[in-house]
Amino acid sequence: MSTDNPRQGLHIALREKAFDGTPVIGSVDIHADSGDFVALVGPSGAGKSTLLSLVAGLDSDYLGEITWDGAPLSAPGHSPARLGMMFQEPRLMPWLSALDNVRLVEAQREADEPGFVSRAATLLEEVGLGHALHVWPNQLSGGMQRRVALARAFTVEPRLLLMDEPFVSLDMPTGNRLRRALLALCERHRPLVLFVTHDLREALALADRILFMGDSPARVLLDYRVDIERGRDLESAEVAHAQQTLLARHPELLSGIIDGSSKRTDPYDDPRNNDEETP
Ligand SMILES: Nc1ncnc2c1ncn2[C@@H]1O[C@H](COP(=O)(O)OP(=O)(O)OP(=O)(O)O)[C@@H](O)[C@H]1O
Repeated sequence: MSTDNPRQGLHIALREKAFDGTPVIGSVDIHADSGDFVALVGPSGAGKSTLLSLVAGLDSDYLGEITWDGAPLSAPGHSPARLGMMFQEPRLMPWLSALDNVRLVEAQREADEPGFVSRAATLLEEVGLGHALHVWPNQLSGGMQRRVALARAFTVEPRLLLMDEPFVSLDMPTGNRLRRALLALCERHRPLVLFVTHDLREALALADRILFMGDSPARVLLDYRVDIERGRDLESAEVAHAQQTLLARHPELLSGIIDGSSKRTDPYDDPRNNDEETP
Protein backbone atom coordinates (compact mmCIF):
# COMPACT_ATOMS: atom_id res chain seq x y z
CA MET A 1 0.00 0.00 0.00
CA SER A 2 1.16 3.53 -0.61
CA THR A 3 2.80 5.00 2.39
CA ASP A 4 1.52 8.00 4.33
CA ASN A 5 5.07 8.59 5.46
CA PRO A 6 7.00 10.19 2.60
CA ARG A 7 10.25 8.97 4.13
CA GLN A 8 9.33 5.31 3.54
CA GLY A 9 9.75 3.71 0.14
CA LEU A 10 10.14 5.80 -2.99
CA HIS A 11 9.67 9.55 -2.99
CA ILE A 12 10.11 11.36 -6.29
CA ALA A 13 10.19 15.10 -5.60
CA LEU A 14 11.20 16.41 -8.99
CA ARG A 15 11.19 20.10 -9.80
CA GLU A 16 12.44 19.85 -13.36
CA LYS A 17 14.23 17.64 -15.84
CA ALA A 18 15.53 19.38 -18.95
CA PHE A 19 17.49 18.29 -22.01
CA ASP A 20 19.72 20.97 -23.53
CA GLY A 21 17.86 23.67 -21.63
CA THR A 22 14.41 22.47 -22.71
CA PRO A 23 12.28 21.25 -19.78
CA VAL A 24 10.67 17.89 -20.56
CA ILE A 25 9.38 17.02 -17.07
CA GLY A 26 8.08 19.66 -14.69
CA SER A 27 7.09 19.40 -11.06
CA VAL A 28 6.30 15.80 -10.07
CA ASP A 29 5.65 14.52 -6.55
CA ILE A 30 5.12 10.77 -6.21
CA HIS A 31 5.17 8.50 -3.14
CA ALA A 32 4.95 4.73 -3.36
CA ASP A 33 6.12 1.83 -1.22
CA SER A 34 7.02 -1.86 -1.37
CA GLY A 35 4.17 -3.97 -2.69
CA ASP A 36 2.68 -1.14 -4.75
CA PHE A 37 2.26 -1.65 -8.48
CA VAL A 38 2.25 1.74 -10.20
CA ALA A 39 1.74 2.10 -13.95
CA LEU A 40 2.94 5.17 -15.85
CA VAL A 41 0.77 5.92 -18.88
CA GLY A 42 0.95 8.83 -21.30
CA PRO A 43 1.55 9.82 -24.89
CA SER A 44 4.82 9.36 -26.67
CA GLY A 45 7.35 11.90 -25.46
CA ALA A 46 5.63 12.51 -22.11
CA GLY A 47 8.81 11.66 -20.26
CA LYS A 48 7.93 8.23 -18.90
CA SER A 49 11.22 6.58 -19.84
CA THR A 50 13.14 9.66 -18.76
CA LEU A 51 11.49 9.48 -15.33
CA LEU A 52 12.48 5.81 -15.00
CA SER A 53 16.08 6.61 -15.91
CA LEU A 54 16.19 9.29 -13.19
CA VAL A 55 14.84 6.81 -10.62
CA ALA A 56 17.35 4.21 -11.84
CA GLY A 57 20.17 6.67 -11.25
CA LEU A 58 21.20 6.48 -14.91
CA ASP A 59 20.78 10.26 -15.19
CA SER A 60 21.45 12.55 -12.23
CA ASP A 61 21.11 15.83 -14.14
CA TYR A 62 17.81 17.12 -12.75
CA LEU A 63 16.40 19.52 -10.17
CA GLY A 64 14.81 17.94 -7.13
CA GLU A 65 15.32 14.82 -5.09
CA ILE A 66 14.57 11.13 -5.47
CA THR A 67 14.83 9.08 -2.28
CA TRP A 68 14.27 5.59 -0.97
CA ASP A 69 13.44 5.36 2.74
CA GLY A 70 14.50 8.98 3.03
CA ALA A 71 18.01 8.52 1.59
CA PRO A 72 18.96 9.73 -1.90
CA LEU A 73 18.88 6.81 -4.30
CA SER A 74 22.29 7.84 -5.55
CA ALA A 75 23.87 8.21 -2.09
CA PRO A 76 27.21 6.42 -1.81
CA GLY A 77 26.95 3.19 0.16
CA HIS A 78 23.16 3.29 0.18
CA SER A 79 21.81 0.26 -1.64
CA PRO A 80 19.43 1.86 -4.13
CA ALA A 81 16.49 -0.12 -2.93
CA ARG A 82 17.97 -3.23 -4.60
CA LEU A 83 17.01 -2.20 -8.07
CA GLY A 84 15.67 -4.58 -10.72
CA MET A 85 15.07 -3.49 -14.31
CA MET A 86 13.42 -4.86 -17.41
CA PHE A 87 13.18 -3.15 -20.80
CA GLN A 88 11.46 -3.68 -24.15
CA GLU A 89 14.35 -5.76 -25.41
CA PRO A 90 15.33 -8.77 -23.31
CA ARG A 91 19.04 -7.85 -23.69
CA LEU A 92 20.37 -11.37 -23.13
CA MET A 93 24.03 -12.26 -23.66
CA PRO A 94 23.92 -14.50 -26.75
CA TRP A 95 26.96 -16.52 -25.68
CA LEU A 96 25.47 -17.48 -22.29
CA SER A 97 22.80 -20.07 -21.54
CA ALA A 98 19.48 -18.97 -20.01
CA LEU A 99 20.78 -20.03 -16.60
CA ASP A 100 24.10 -18.19 -16.98
CA ASN A 101 22.31 -15.05 -18.18
CA VAL A 102 20.45 -14.99 -14.89
CA ARG A 103 23.46 -16.06 -12.83
CA LEU A 104 25.53 -13.25 -14.29
CA VAL A 105 23.57 -10.75 -12.20
CA GLU A 106 24.32 -12.77 -9.07
CA ALA A 107 28.07 -12.69 -9.59
CA GLN A 108 28.62 -9.68 -7.32
CA ARG A 109 26.58 -11.18 -4.49
CA GLU A 110 28.41 -14.48 -4.80
CA ALA A 111 31.65 -12.52 -4.38
CA ASP A 112 30.33 -10.40 -1.48
CA GLU A 113 28.26 -12.88 0.52
CA PRO A 114 29.99 -16.07 1.69
CA GLY A 115 27.56 -18.97 1.43
CA PHE A 116 25.32 -17.17 -1.06
CA VAL A 117 23.15 -19.74 -2.77
CA SER A 118 22.16 -19.04 -6.37
CA ARG A 119 18.45 -18.59 -6.95
CA ALA A 120 18.77 -18.44 -10.72
CA ALA A 121 17.46 -21.94 -11.44
CA THR A 122 14.56 -21.49 -9.02
CA LEU A 123 13.57 -18.20 -10.63
CA LEU A 124 13.71 -19.73 -14.10
CA GLU A 125 11.50 -22.54 -12.85
CA GLU A 126 9.11 -19.95 -11.40
CA VAL A 127 8.71 -18.36 -14.84
CA GLY A 128 8.16 -21.76 -16.47
CA LEU A 129 11.63 -22.31 -17.93
CA GLY A 130 12.85 -25.08 -15.65
CA HIS A 131 13.26 -27.29 -18.72
CA ALA A 132 15.33 -24.73 -20.66
CA LEU A 133 18.10 -23.80 -18.23
CA HIS A 134 20.93 -24.69 -20.59
CA VAL A 135 19.45 -23.38 -23.82
CA TRP A 136 21.10 -20.50 -25.73
CA PRO A 137 19.05 -17.31 -26.26
CA ASN A 138 18.92 -17.82 -30.05
CA GLN A 139 17.14 -21.12 -29.45
CA LEU A 140 14.45 -19.41 -27.37
CA SER A 141 11.31 -17.79 -28.75
CA GLY A 142 10.66 -14.08 -28.10
CA GLY A 143 8.30 -14.93 -25.25
CA MET A 144 10.81 -17.29 -23.65
CA GLN A 145 13.57 -14.67 -23.88
CA ARG A 146 11.32 -12.23 -22.01
CA ARG A 147 10.81 -14.91 -19.35
CA VAL A 148 14.58 -15.10 -18.87
CA ALA A 149 14.74 -11.30 -18.60
CA LEU A 150 11.89 -11.40 -16.07
CA ALA A 151 13.69 -14.01 -13.95
CA ARG A 152 16.90 -11.98 -14.18
CA ALA A 153 15.12 -8.84 -12.94
CA PHE A 154 14.20 -10.71 -9.74
CA THR A 155 17.65 -12.16 -8.98
CA VAL A 156 18.60 -9.15 -6.87
CA GLU A 157 15.39 -9.63 -4.84
CA PRO A 158 14.44 -6.07 -5.84
CA ARG A 159 12.60 -3.74 -3.55
CA LEU A 160 12.19 -1.45 -6.54
CA LEU A 161 11.50 -2.89 -9.99
CA LEU A 162 11.56 -0.56 -13.01
CA MET A 163 9.87 -1.90 -16.13
CA ASP A 164 9.74 -0.02 -19.44
CA GLU A 165 7.18 -1.65 -21.76
CA PRO A 166 8.60 -5.10 -20.97
CA PHE A 167 5.88 -7.05 -22.80
CA VAL A 168 5.38 -4.85 -25.86
CA SER A 169 5.09 -6.67 -29.22
CA LEU A 170 4.26 -10.03 -27.68
CA ASP A 171 1.16 -11.73 -28.99
CA MET A 172 -1.82 -11.57 -26.65
CA PRO A 173 -1.70 -15.10 -25.11
CA THR A 174 2.06 -14.85 -24.57
CA GLY A 175 1.72 -11.37 -23.06
CA ASN A 176 -1.03 -12.58 -20.74
CA ARG A 177 1.14 -15.48 -19.57
CA LEU A 178 4.08 -13.15 -18.93
CA ARG A 179 1.87 -10.74 -17.01
CA ARG A 180 0.60 -13.58 -14.83
CA ALA A 181 4.18 -14.71 -14.21
CA LEU A 182 5.14 -11.17 -13.22
CA LEU A 183 2.24 -10.86 -10.78
CA ALA A 184 3.05 -14.24 -9.23
CA LEU A 185 6.65 -13.11 -8.67
CA CYS A 186 5.43 -9.78 -7.26
CA GLU A 187 3.08 -11.60 -4.90
CA ARG A 188 6.02 -13.55 -3.46
CA HIS A 189 8.71 -10.87 -3.48
CA ARG A 190 6.62 -7.70 -2.90
CA PRO A 191 8.74 -5.12 -4.76
CA LEU A 192 7.46 -1.68 -5.64
CA VAL A 193 6.94 -1.81 -9.41
CA LEU A 194 7.05 1.24 -11.69
CA PHE A 195 5.69 -0.01 -15.00
CA VAL A 196 5.63 2.07 -18.19
CA THR A 197 3.06 1.06 -20.77
CA HIS A 198 1.18 2.60 -23.70
CA ASP A 199 -1.66 0.15 -23.25
CA LEU A 200 -4.33 1.31 -20.84
CA ARG A 201 -5.70 -2.22 -20.64
CA GLU A 202 -2.31 -3.51 -19.51
CA ALA A 203 -2.14 -0.80 -16.84
CA LEU A 204 -5.63 -1.71 -15.62
CA ALA A 205 -4.86 -5.44 -15.61
CA LEU A 206 -1.63 -5.12 -13.63
CA ALA A 207 -1.52 -2.00 -11.53
CA ASP A 208 -3.26 -0.86 -8.41
CA ARG A 209 -2.52 2.73 -9.33
CA ILE A 210 -2.10 4.49 -12.68
CA LEU A 211 -0.28 7.78 -13.06
CA PHE A 212 -1.28 9.53 -16.27
CA MET A 213 1.53 11.77 -17.49
CA GLY A 214 1.23 14.49 -20.08
CA ASP A 215 1.39 18.18 -20.96
CA SER A 216 4.59 20.05 -21.63
CA PRO A 217 6.72 19.98 -19.59
CA ALA A 218 5.20 16.72 -18.37
CA ARG A 219 3.53 16.29 -15.01
CA VAL A 220 1.14 13.80 -13.41
CA LEU A 221 -2.29 14.76 -14.73
CA LEU A 222 -4.24 12.06 -12.94
CA ASP A 223 -3.41 9.61 -10.12
CA TYR A 224 -6.02 6.87 -10.58
CA ARG A 225 -6.65 3.97 -8.19
CA VAL A 226 -7.60 0.74 -9.97
CA ASP A 227 -10.33 -1.26 -8.29
CA ILE A 228 -10.45 -4.54 -10.21
CA GLU A 229 -8.73 -7.71 -9.10
CA ARG A 230 -5.25 -7.85 -10.61
CA GLY A 231 -4.11 -10.38 -13.18
CA ARG A 232 -7.01 -10.37 -15.62
CA ASP A 233 -6.27 -11.04 -19.29
CA LEU A 234 -6.20 -7.85 -21.34
CA GLU A 235 -9.14 -8.90 -23.50
CA SER A 236 -11.29 -9.90 -20.50
CA ALA A 237 -14.69 -8.35 -19.84
CA GLU A 238 -13.44 -7.03 -16.47
CA VAL A 239 -10.62 -5.05 -18.08
CA ALA A 240 -12.93 -3.74 -20.82
CA HIS A 241 -15.43 -2.62 -18.18
CA ALA A 242 -12.70 -0.99 -16.06
CA GLN A 243 -11.51 0.89 -19.15
CA GLN A 244 -15.03 2.09 -19.98
CA THR A 245 -15.58 3.22 -16.40
CA LEU A 246 -12.29 5.09 -16.30
CA LEU A 247 -12.89 6.86 -19.60
CA ALA A 248 -16.46 7.73 -18.64
CA ARG A 249 -15.18 9.32 -15.42
CA HIS A 250 -12.24 11.02 -17.10
CA PRO A 251 -13.15 11.80 -20.72
CA GLU A 252 -10.18 14.18 -20.84
CA LEU A 253 -7.99 11.07 -21.11
CA LEU A 254 -9.22 10.59 -24.66
CA SER A 255 -8.02 14.00 -25.77
CA GLY A 256 -4.32 13.98 -25.35
CA ILE A 257 -3.20 11.92 -22.39
CA ILE A 258 -3.60 8.66 -24.26
CA ASP A 259 -2.47 8.76 -27.84
CA GLY A 260 -2.95 6.47 -30.79
CA SER A 261 0.15 4.53 -29.88
CA SER A 262 -1.90 2.67 -27.27
CA LYS A 263 -2.66 0.39 -30.19
CA ARG A 264 0.99 -0.62 -30.29
CA THR A 265 0.58 -3.50 -27.88
CA ASP A 266 -2.24 -5.18 -29.74
CA PRO A 267 -1.35 -8.68 -30.90
CA TYR A 268 1.23 -8.90 -33.60
CA ASP A 269 1.59 -11.72 -36.06
CA ASP A 270 5.33 -12.03 -35.67
CA PRO A 271 5.86 -15.72 -34.87
CA ARG A 272 9.18 -14.93 -33.16
CA ASN A 273 7.22 -13.30 -30.37
CA ASN A 274 5.09 -16.24 -29.39
CA ASP A 275 5.89 -18.70 -26.66
CA GLU A 276 6.71 -21.69 -28.85
CA GLU A 277 9.53 -23.80 -27.57
CA THR A 278 11.92 -23.06 -30.41
CA PRO A 279 11.53 -20.91 -33.49
N1 LIG B 1 18.97 12.04 -24.32
C1 LIG B 1 18.06 12.94 -24.72
N2 LIG B 1 18.43 14.12 -25.23
C2 LIG B 1 17.53 15.03 -25.63
N3 LIG B 1 16.19 14.85 -25.51
C3 LIG B 1 15.76 13.69 -25.00
C4 LIG B 1 16.66 12.68 -24.58
N4 LIG B 1 15.94 11.63 -24.11
C5 LIG B 1 14.64 11.98 -24.23
N5 LIG B 1 14.54 13.21 -24.76
C6 LIG B 1 13.29 13.94 -25.02
O1 LIG B 1 12.57 13.98 -23.78
C7 LIG B 1 11.18 13.82 -24.03
C8 LIG B 1 10.66 12.66 -23.22
O2 LIG B 1 11.16 11.44 -23.79
P1 LIG B 1 10.83 10.01 -23.18
O3 LIG B 1 11.52 8.99 -24.02
O4 LIG B 1 11.11 10.02 -21.73
O5 LIG B 1 9.26 9.95 -23.40
P2 LIG B 1 8.31 8.69 -23.25
O6 LIG B 1 7.08 9.17 -22.57
O7 LIG B 1 9.03 7.56 -22.60
O8 LIG B 1 8.02 8.38 -24.79
P3 LIG B 1 7.71 6.96 -25.48
O9 LIG B 1 6.39 6.55 -24.95
O10 LIG B 1 7.64 7.29 -26.94
O11 LIG B 1 8.81 6.01 -25.15
C9 LIG B 1 11.02 13.66 -25.53
O12 LIG B 1 10.69 14.91 -26.07
C10 LIG B 1 12.38 13.22 -25.99
O13 LIG B 1 12.61 13.64 -27.30
